[in-house]
Amino acid sequence: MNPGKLFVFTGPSGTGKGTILSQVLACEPQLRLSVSATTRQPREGEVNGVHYWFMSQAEFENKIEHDAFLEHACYVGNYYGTPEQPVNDQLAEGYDVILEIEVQGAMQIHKKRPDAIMVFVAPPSMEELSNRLHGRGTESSEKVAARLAQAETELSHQSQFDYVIVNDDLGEAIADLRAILRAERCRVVR
Ligand SMILES: Nc1nc2c(ncn2[C@@H]2O[C@H](COP(=O)(O)OP(=O)(O)O)[C@@H](O)[C@H]2O)c(=O)[nH]1
Ligand SMILES: Nc1ncnc2c1ncn2[C@@H]1O[C@H](COP(=O)(O)OP(=O)(O)O)[C@@H](O)[C@H]1O
Repeated sequence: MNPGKLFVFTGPSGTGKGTILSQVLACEPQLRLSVSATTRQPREGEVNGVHYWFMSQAEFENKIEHDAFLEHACYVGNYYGTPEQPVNDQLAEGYDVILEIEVQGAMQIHKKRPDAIMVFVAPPSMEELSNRLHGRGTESSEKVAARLAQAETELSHQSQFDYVIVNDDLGEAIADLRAILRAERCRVVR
């Protein structure tokens, strides 16, 4: 059996990564989402082991010491990281795996796994990004401001990615990601 392909899906907080992915995952049975670990507090409705593995800072740092993460980063005051073993297991089983992560982690993957396919999701404008983050209502105004500041830095990295999807019309963005998956599955490895 051929191993699956590794996809990295990055973009500023509030740009629509989760919204796009939930719809794409529902119609792509060969694609698996990696469940990240984080030290941030769970939001209402978030389930441990489904949305994230929620853990304390001490637990997270212990896992860093034991080299349990494929990548990890500090983002707006919290740790986020990709547990390595489940990703390797699913790839070996032939599934494609997608990591929904921020830019610092994406760059670590690019170095460590140069064959990973790098996809960046950009908002149509900073104004629309701000509207989406405020509209989602999951963070305080202060935290939204910190995420928007981080977004400026993240947007400056988009030229380092293989693909950029502008999430203006949601249906188009979903079709774009599915087209990328489809094309990459047909790519000839030389
Ligand atoms: N480096 C890294 N970033 C992650 C990981 N999991 C999630 N993130 C990113 O961390 C940022 C904050 O995530 P979160 O607090 O859930 O906010 P949201 O993505 O805007 O809903 C987002 O850009 C996520 O894509 C991970 O395992 N590693
Ligand atoms: N194309 C779109 N047009 C308008 N609103 C969108 C679009 N895509 C996502 N949203 C909304 O923007 C907010 C942030 O989306 P989300 O998927 O949580 O972003 P991310 O996972 O990148 O942080 C959500 O309220 C979502 O419903």
